Amino acid sequence: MIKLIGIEKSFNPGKSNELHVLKGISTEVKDGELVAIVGKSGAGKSTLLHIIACIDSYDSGEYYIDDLLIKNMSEKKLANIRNEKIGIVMQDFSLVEDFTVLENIMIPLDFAKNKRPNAKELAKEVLKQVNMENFAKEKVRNLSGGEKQRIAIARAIINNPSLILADEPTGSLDSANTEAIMDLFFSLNKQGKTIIIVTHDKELAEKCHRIIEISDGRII
Ligand SMILES: Nc1ncnc2c1ncn2[C@@H]1O[C@H](COP(=O)(O)OP(=O)(O)OP(=O)(O)O)[C@@H](O)[C@H]1O
Repeated sequence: MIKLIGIEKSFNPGKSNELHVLKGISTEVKDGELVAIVGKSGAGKSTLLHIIACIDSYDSGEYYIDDLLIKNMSEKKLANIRNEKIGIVMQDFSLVEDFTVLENIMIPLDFAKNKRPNAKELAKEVLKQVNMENFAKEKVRNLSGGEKQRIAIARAIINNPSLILADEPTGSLDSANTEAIMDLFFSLNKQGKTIIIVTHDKELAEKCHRIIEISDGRII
């Protein structure tokens, strides 16, 4: 479960261009929930997701993952938490274009504390889950957007995280690919993963269990 209590975040604090982006965000997401975060451009959705992902810090409030307070932690500790508990999928895929599909998927395994002897087998297994088993040796740069997003999802789940976070994962995809990627998220959710998706797509948000709407840094 994740729990946010009164989360505040400003960029450029104390400067003339200070921007108070999150103004007291409090919510809980239970294990196994599928939640959409929606709101206008600039509302603070990505900022909130980055805090949940332990990529960005917050100024005040409290953020817990499974009763662990994520506050004032070293970058090393945060990296470990990300690696063990969280899978992240971005709109622009964030893949290494010159690496093969298999090499991309195996990147998180290199950072994992417990090295797996069967890394390649595991990567192939995960590729199967996203219906991309025939693309293992292909360079990522040769793939379509929909295929790249499948690979990004495969990379996000290879360490078997309980929490999957996605920032506009279908933002650059056509409607057929959007549906396929969403089906993949629904199936991961049915397997028990907690999933939080930032999206502009109303139709997609309505298929989630719950919608959190952010407006001007607050949940409405
Ligand atoms: N690193 C940063 N430094 C300064 N300002 C930032 C930074 N990151 C985001 N902002 C600003 O904070 C505000 C909220 O940004 P955020 O990306 O969270 O919005 P969003 O709701 O995700 O918008 P969008 O839907 O357009 O992606 C915006 O005005 C943005 O310009």
